[in-house]
Amino acid sequence: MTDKPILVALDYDNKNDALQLIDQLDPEMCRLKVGKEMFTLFGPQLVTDIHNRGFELFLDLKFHDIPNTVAKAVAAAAELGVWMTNIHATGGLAMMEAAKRALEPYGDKAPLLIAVTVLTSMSDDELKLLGINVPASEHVLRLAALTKQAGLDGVVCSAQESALLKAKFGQDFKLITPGIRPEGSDKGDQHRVMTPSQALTAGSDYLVIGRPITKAADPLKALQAIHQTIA
Ligand SMILES: O=C(O)c1cc(=O)[nH]c(=O)n1[C@@H]1O[C@H](COP(=O)(O)O)[C@@H](O)[C@H]1O
Repeated sequence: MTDKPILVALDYDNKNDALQLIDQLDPEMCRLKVGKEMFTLFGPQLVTDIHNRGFELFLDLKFHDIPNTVAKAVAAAAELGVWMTNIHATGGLAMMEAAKRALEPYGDKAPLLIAVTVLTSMSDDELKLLGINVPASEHVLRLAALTKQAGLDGVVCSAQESALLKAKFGQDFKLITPGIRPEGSDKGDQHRVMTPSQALTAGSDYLVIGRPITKAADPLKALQAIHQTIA
């Protein structure tokens, strides 16, 4: 199992609430994820605040634009010193290659660069509405192959695809899986879900977990309980 597989998704509209949770957490137990809501509200200062507390950070801004724009955005993420960042695989091969090239000057200080395949909130029926008439797993496989070809470090997918992707692309190709729901917890807007232990058994390297922790009456207890199920 990957060292520290849990990535806590900090989806808060209030910085103090987020910092209050962070201050109860141990950087030895988890890494943190900041996404579009918090980065739009609080900007790079939040990244600095989190780094100053000793946590590694996944900056989840899912860039999707022309190659030049995405390359510059990814380099800006690298300047912030984040541990991982992501782009959309549907931006295409040239976009992903440009993003990868933009990180070359950062050497071993470059963040891990990950491509989102099919969002975990999407079902096969929703894909059909986009004109994609294959099961989600097949589309994920296609986009993951393109991601591998572009030389990225791995993909965001659902844990339901982890076994397939690990078998196909090998141990070094990292699988980051949101849509993680401990037994009995509310799915919310997620469709392709798995429990933490099922996800790790299936081959996920990192588990992105938000509401099951952040919306729990006692978030620290919820994180510890999840940790115990995978220890
Ligand atoms: O890139 C992501 O992190 C991501 C990709 C994806 O396909 N699905 C997905 O839910 N996410 C993120 O993972 C987190 C999941 O949060 P919860 O559903 O609250 O556990 C959110 O911050 C999403 O933005």
